[in-house]
Amino acid sequence: MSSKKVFPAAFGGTVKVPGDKSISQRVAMLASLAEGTSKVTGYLNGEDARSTLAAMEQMGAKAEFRDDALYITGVAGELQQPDEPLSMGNSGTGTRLLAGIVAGAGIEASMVGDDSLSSRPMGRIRHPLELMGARIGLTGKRGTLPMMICGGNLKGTGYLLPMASAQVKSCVLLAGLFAEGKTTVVEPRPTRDHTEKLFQALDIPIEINGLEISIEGYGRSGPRFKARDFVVPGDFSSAAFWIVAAACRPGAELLIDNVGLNPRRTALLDVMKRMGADIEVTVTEEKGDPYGTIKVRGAKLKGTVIDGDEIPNLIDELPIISVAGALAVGQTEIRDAAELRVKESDRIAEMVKNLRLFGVEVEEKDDGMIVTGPATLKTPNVVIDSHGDHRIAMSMAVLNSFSDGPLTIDNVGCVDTSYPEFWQHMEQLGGRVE
Ligand SMILES: O=C(O)C1=C[C@@H](OP(=O)(O)O)[C@@H](O)[C@H](O)C1
Ligand SMILES: C=C(OP(=O)(O)O)C(=O)O
Repeated sequence: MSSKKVFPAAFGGTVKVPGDKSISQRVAMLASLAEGTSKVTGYLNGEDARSTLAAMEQMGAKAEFRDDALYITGVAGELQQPDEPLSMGNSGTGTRLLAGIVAGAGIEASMVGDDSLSSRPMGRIRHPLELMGARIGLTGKRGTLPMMICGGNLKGTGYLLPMASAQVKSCVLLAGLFAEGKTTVVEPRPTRDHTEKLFQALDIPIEINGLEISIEGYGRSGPRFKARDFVVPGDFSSAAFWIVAAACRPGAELLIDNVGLNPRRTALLDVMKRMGADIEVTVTEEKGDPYGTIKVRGAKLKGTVIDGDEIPNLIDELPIISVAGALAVGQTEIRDAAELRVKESDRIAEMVKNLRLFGVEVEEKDDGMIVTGPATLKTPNVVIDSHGDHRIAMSMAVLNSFSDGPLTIDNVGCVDTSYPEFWQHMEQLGGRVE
């Protein structure tokens, strides 16, 4: 098991984070379904994006990395049945979105994952896919992987999402590509819309009316759309660690280059501004999924409330936001975020436990937590375990930069799922890592 020792440090300078994980995986799936070859620049070289791409190759797509770009040649709507189970590693996004495609494609496939992924709920995609006519077997203990999918001949449906989840929304829309007739999903709150934006870029017939999204299916012969070139911007969720690290330190200055700025992903910036940080955003590309630069100047922050519609638009940033809460003056309250309990780990329980080890006052709630700051952080004399959750590992590394001694974090291999360059970037920005 790999570990890292991180030391207190002030971070500053310029950083370019690796490609967006959500967009990379969607591009891998859609380029693999297209007719022709797509050139993809900025594809994330992380484990989640690699396992999704490998699964598409198992079903007939061809992928090649050449001259800093990824070239994907698609199957023109006709996926091949894989000989082996699709090995989805740690990726909830890969598993849930691909389940929609496999169910639509009329092939049989099984999906397996690592221990963390094998504990995450999959009933949430089984239900709508079965309504559309697929058969889904979940042979794990409680509606979990391994999953067996037997699809084909899907019928369009109307589906009211029981939770705000871009993964479930995208799963249904991707299955809807192959269905007879129209598929409509209605979201309880707006979630990231990368799937919709990519459908639009590929001229796939999609209609968006507020929280209601419809797609006219291509039917059992499978979707027909042409390959195109894609540019994947840097991952805002990876940038979030440096944004918080700089925002919480008065005098710190940090610039993040070429990072995704989709408004359904960047609610952290609103939170940081409300807490008192000085943040300047420059959009350099507005079309499709926008991107640009973010400049952060640190300040003494004050607590805030984060709940309601804001939650899905910063869901993966909540562990690092709880770190900001520990450093800010007063209470930071996170509510309506029960979904955090079914991520790569129970992120509420893990962050509450870890913050308390550093002497932070924090109250656990079913759907979030209340953190009272500012804490004088004391590095505990214990090793912290990430429990296989990349966002917990990176949040703890940033938290310890504000503390008083070195911290060892165990089980940090998971960081490679989304941000393999994280430790190197930490050193580049002034940190010390052993
Ligand atoms: O659609 C996506 O790419 C994602 C959606 C979110 O999950 P949920 O849909 O489960 O909220 C998020 O937490 C995950 O990291 C990526
Ligand atoms: C929850 C996450 O990813 P996924 O659901 O794709 O495993 C994440 O990256 O924080």
